[in-house]
Amino acid sequence: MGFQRSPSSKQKVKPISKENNDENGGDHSINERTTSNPPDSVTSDASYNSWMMEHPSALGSFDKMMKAAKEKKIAVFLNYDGTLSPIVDDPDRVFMSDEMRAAVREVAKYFPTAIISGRSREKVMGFVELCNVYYAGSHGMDILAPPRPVKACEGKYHTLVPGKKGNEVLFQPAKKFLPAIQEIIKELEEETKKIQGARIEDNRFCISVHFRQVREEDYSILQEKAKAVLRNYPDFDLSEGKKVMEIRPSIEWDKGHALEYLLDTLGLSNPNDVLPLYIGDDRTDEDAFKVIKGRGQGYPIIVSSTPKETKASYSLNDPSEVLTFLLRLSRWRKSSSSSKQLAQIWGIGY
Ligand SMILES: O=P(O)(O)OC[C@H]1O[C@H](O[C@H]2O[C@H](CO)[C@@H](O)[C@H](O)[C@H]2O)[C@H](O)[C@@H](O)[C@@H]1O
Repeated sequence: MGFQRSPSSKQKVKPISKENNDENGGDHSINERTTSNPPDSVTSDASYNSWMMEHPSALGSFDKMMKAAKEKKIAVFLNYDGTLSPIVDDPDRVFMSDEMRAAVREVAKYFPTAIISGRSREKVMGFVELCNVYYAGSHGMDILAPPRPVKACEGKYHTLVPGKKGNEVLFQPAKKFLPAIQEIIKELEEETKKIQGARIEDNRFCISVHFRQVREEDYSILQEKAKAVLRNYPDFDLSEGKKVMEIRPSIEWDKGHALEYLLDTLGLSNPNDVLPLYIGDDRTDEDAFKVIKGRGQGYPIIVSSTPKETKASYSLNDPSEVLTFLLRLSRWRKSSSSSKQLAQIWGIGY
């Protein structure tokens, strides 16, 4: 049994234009909002305000959120790019600030914490450099987690590896696609080498085709080239992120499945008892927001400074607000019970 993605859940890629590919997934940037003509700015301020009513600030709602969490276990899931680090031009020069790293380390002392990213697991581990968090790379297709009883259908995707806290399990449901992924990367590099600024990123079980540094008039050429390469690889899907096209094996596995998998392996699958808190900024994070919504308990939080279609219940403006939120979260836990008690509850000894 595999994880074949149903055709209906495949995402369609619209032609790339500035409008559907800016930082905020197609909405006006904050600068456009503040510098546009009065009527436009009034309209967009009004739409921002009404969006904020539907997705209130997680900082403003913090006390209310934590009141509901008092008797529950919180598990924290964090996306990387655009959440723990700001979006920058060069995808290889994305660094997490020391302050952010310290805040995540502190949160992970009190709550089981995982980073879920579209990057390769190794790369995101290299950026985050923390050993008290779990990592899921390649949009959740590469998870390093504690071992758990394996369901028969999943057995073939597991590899037992020695870890710092004993054995850990690598869960990699897209392993069989690795040779094809390498072929696609080669073809994409060849086909796009003449497009100035285009960049192919190997994310191990998926591929990113970046166009942040491509001239706008070349966007559609790049998109056509990527689509043409993929015509020979029907088992792969193309979707859009922030000035990036993401190519993934078409299996039924995304960040939402990764969140469920991690909750399960951490013994936190009971929705009545556990509140998953997921902070993310991109379209692929919506799969995790959807899972949390489906559980009926938990906090899906979107990072966005402009209104956008989302399943998240709360919002944070940018990574600096994420930092403030994480600091408040660990401070809240520290003040509500002693760390020693919590370490005993979670069986963690940091
Ligand atoms: O799931 P994520 O951790 O959010 O990864 C999604 C993509 O993030 C990276 O690209 C984005 O950030 C870059 C650096 O700020 C930026 O240059 C790029 O335009 C953004 O799309 C990463 O490089 C991609 O591989 C991930 O798919």
